[in-house]
Amino acid sequence: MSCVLRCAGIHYHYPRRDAVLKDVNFCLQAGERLAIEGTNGAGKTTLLHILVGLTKAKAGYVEAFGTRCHDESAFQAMRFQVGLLFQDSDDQLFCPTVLEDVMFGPLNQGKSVQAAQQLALDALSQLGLEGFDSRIAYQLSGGEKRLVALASLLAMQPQVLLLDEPTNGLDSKTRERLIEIIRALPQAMIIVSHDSDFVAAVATRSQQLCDGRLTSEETV
Ligand SMILES: Nc1ncnc2c1ncn2[C@@H]1O[C@H](COP(=O)(O)OP(=O)(O)OP(=O)(O)O)[C@@H](O)[C@H]1O
Repeated sequence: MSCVLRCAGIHYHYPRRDAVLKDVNFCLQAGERLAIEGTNGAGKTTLLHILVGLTKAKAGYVEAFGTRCHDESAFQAMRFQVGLLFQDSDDQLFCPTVLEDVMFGPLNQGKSVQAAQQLALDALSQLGLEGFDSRIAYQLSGGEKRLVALASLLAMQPQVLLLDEPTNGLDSKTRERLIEIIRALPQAMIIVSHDSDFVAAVATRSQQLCDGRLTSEETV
């Protein structure tokens, strides 16, 4: 079985806290959309941060595209191909304008200004955000920030998407559009969401994070 993203034996506890992740194992295959569900505080966001190296597991390992991410430089390289949508969009958007925010990733990948701008405009257009490029990022509504944050990931054309509560703050029409967009995307993805109808509409399989472990697989 070939995994685009895999983790094995992941264990984590915050300082002076009981373990939140005890033995997490999974394999995400190309084209899959895996939903990870669980109660508040189950450790879903913590797991996503471990998968991209923002938090270092106490034990276990992460493998991306068959390569073990053993240090920060390996995680830095994988983050060009594995894009994380943060639970809070304000953690993702830090440039003055929307265009600068969405261009930041492609520029960081070494694209020319012209190419980065085109990728950014294409990603904004894909999400129905034409005309948002010169908007001031911090003045956007919560739902608009959510979509701009997603555009900033898509502009990098990653192979894997990790989406932490992607429907937060979206109105029903925008949420429906997001469902269509996600279903049409070719990337493998992990979706963390409490929106069960959204999960049912987009996920190809689902697992529960419970007591620090992922339950056995269940197809949506
Ligand atoms: N920096 C931190 N220091 C200490 N404890 C933390 C820290 N960050 C998170 N936690 C705790 O770790 C647990 C897991 O948090 P996490 O955000 O991963 O849960 P979650 O499953 O994403 O929750 P939710 O569904 O509410 O977003 C929670 O009990 C949380 O309070």
